Amino acid sequence: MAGGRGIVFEEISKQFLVRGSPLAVLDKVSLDCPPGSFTALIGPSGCGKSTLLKIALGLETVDAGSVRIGGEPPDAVRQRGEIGIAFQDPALLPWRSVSANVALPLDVLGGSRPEQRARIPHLVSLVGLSGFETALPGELSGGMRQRVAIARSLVTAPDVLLMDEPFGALDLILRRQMNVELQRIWMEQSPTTILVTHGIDEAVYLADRVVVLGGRPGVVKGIVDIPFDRPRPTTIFRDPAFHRLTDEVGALLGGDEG
Ligand SMILES: Nc1ncnc2c1ncn2[C@@H]1O[C@H](COP(=O)(O)OP(=O)(O)OP(=O)(O)O)[C@@H](O)[C@H]1O
Repeated sequence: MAGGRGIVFEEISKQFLVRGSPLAVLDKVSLDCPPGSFTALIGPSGCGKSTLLKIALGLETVDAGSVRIGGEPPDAVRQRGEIGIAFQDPALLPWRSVSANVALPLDVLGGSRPEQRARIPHLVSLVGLSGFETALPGELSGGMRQRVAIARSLVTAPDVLLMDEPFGALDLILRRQMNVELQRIWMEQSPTTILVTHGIDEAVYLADRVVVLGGRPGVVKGIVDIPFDRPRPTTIFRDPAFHRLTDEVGALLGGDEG
């Protein structure tokens, strides 16, 4: 199951053509995400974080370099439903119940195995939504909708989980609750995870290491290893060792992020 495949970015360079002029977005970005690891990607707006994630999904081409997931091109892995995806906009279908939204990737892929469908009640409970299986998205709060999106991203039991600011639209209290829940869910499934975030606390709390991207075009400015055992208690947010690490990430960001 999960945790079996790593993600390797090798010297990725990417530019876009913006109104006829080239815009260099990533410059020789290399990153090795070992199987079952949790990487947080942080950096100022526009440094190419989302672009790197789209490249890992096979949704964006590269000008130079390569990305491999367990040695394969990402397209093939994505098309088999082996990458879980959660973005800032939960993008639920309003006419489908919670359970039916969680099941969506299985319906899209077709030919899903019965044991995958059998996991849906467990996933709904894992994200704390037991009792809401038949509720429609319009009847849920923003945090609950985001939890449905997280459950949906896990329904294929993916080896790889790619998340782009999944809690960006939530207030700080809810966001912290979601961080705790994500840690619990991640510990159960341990997919190789990349989380794009603007939150230094969130990055240090959740990840094995925080990769700081910066510059235009974006390059890896530095990597901060996070040595804490899991599960990490929420009291860690007040721990001096935690603050030393957030300061280290902040210094690499050069005061660009908060
Ligand atoms: N399809 C596209 N066509 C042209 N330019 C693009 C395209 N996608 C992204 N860009 C540009 O590439 C740069 C990097 O964008 P990207 O979304 O990867 O940044 P980001 O680090 O994720 O930013 P943010 O933190 O604000 O989400 C930006 O200048 C953006 O305008």
